[in-house]
Amino acid sequence: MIEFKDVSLTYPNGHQGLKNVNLKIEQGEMIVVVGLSGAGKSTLIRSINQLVKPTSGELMVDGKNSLAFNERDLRKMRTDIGMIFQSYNLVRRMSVLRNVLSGALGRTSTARSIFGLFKHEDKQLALRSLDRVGIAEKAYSRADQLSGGQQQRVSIARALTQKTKVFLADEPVASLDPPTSHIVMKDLRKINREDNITMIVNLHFIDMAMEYADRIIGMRNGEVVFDGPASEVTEKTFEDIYGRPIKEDDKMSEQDEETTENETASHKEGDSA
Ligand SMILES: Nc1ncnc2c1ncn2[C@@H]1O[C@H](COP(=O)(O)OP(=O)(O)OP(=O)(O)O)[C@@H](O)[C@H]1O
Repeated sequence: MIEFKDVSLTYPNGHQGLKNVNLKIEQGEMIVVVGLSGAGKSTLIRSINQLVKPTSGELMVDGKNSLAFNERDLRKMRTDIGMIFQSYNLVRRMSVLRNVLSGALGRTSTARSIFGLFKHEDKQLALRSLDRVGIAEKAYSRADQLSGGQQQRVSIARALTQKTKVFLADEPVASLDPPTSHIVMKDLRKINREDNITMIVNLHFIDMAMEYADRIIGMRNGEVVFDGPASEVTEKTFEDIYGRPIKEDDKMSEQDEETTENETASHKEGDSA
């Protein structure tokens, strides 16, 4: 279980990224965090594995205050938390399989990892993970030869190979077109259901949030301003969270097909550059 107890985070420039956040997150929950740009969604997600460190309060992970962890405890905690980023964070020149296997580094000795000598069971797990996200046939391709959606699925397979209890996904579909975004979100939800992995996902689009979340956390100016079951959320809830009326841009289904196709095309060009 993860619990925020009165957690605040002030950035070095004095900006308050989180203000007195109180949250309890049970193992296996599927949570989507929403809010306008700058509301503090990334700060909230990243504070869980201390990519950014809260400056006050307690952040309990399995009953221990992670803010008091030393480097060793922190490293151990991070092996239980998989990160999925908007930009995939793959090693582009390496094979897909090698990227996925990097999820097993936390339990591989330095000597073995230098020579890429991963255990047979880890290789099997990596291949199985690629199969679960539907891209087993890409195992031996170079990562940068894959489309954006495929690269994101490699990063999900990497987190699966890490054998984590929690996935933190920071805008995982922000660079993807609508159909590909749905494939990625369906993969995350399937893994959540099948493996009881806690998913905490930042999303921009309110229709995606309502479709895939069990619980929605709404943020504004560093504060949690809504926390409840997705089944109870309406457009009015989002208007309250955002503090303004809902616009077309807030829904993925309303996105201009032409724009998203162009974005995908330029994204692919960027990938192969
Ligand atoms: N390293 C930093 N130093 C100072 N301020 C920061 C830093 N990182 C983020 N902030 C500020 O903290 C606030 C919350 O940022 P955060 O990235 O968490 O928002 P967000 O809701 O994820 O936004 P977006 O949807 O645009 O990614 C913003 O006002 C941002 O400018």
